[in-house]
Amino acid sequence: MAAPIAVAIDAPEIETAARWASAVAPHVSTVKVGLELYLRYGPEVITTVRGANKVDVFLDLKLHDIPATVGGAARNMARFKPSILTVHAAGGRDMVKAAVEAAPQTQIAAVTVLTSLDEKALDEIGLRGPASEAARRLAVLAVESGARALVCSPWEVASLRAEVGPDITLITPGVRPSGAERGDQARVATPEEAIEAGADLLVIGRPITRAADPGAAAASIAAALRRAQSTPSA
Ligand SMILES: O=C(O)c1cc(=O)[nH]c(=O)n1[C@@H]1O[C@H](COP(=O)(O)O)[C@@H](O)[C@H]1O
Repeated sequence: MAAPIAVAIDAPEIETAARWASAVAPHVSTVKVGLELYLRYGPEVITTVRGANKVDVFLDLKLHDIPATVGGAARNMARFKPSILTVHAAGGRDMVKAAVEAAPQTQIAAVTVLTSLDEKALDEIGLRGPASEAARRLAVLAVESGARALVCSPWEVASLRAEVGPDITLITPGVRPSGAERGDQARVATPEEAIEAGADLLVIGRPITRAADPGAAAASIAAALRRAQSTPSA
């Protein structure tokens, strides 16, 4: 079975994205298209990445606007049948609800607190922390508004799981195999730690796409996850 990984194919060019998608597709469940590619190529990038690959396409546009605008955008994006579409929970109850109602066949995932933000950054933007508490508040708001999936850092997975229960899909970026560069991510953990904490889907970009052989990097993380999942936790 393909590993529960969404590879973030954040590339400047569609040709590179297509190459990365075919290299990783045999090993992972999902490929994630984000703003870098979508803003340049539009829906064409979804078709290209899907291509002959047996993978779900996760469309990460992090919509954040008034409810009517987000509802309209989600309705338009649902036509391309992404498995997941992201919105910012911080857009508020009515905005999340508008997205959920406009795209009933798509899983709307509400982003809680970006994994690139640390406590100092939260303080600067005026979001009452700590990050774990802000993520909890936004998660509850999003689920009460109809979202069935949440995006959070691996640090918050266990507490959000306890808060929202087993039926909500928890998606975690900020995943770094040990020794990998953290880059602009602040709240990070290894793939094994994220899965053991209870994440359903790990978003991993640069540790895979910037490896000399992205296919081999995806296969190796997928194997590590299988080992972690088959080892009973202490
Ligand atoms: O919604 C996301 O996917 C997302 C939310 C978040 O809080 N942090 C975050 O990094 N992401 C996305 O996850 C991916 C992480 O990529 P890497 O840092 O290269 O592994 C990027 O495509 C980000 O846009």
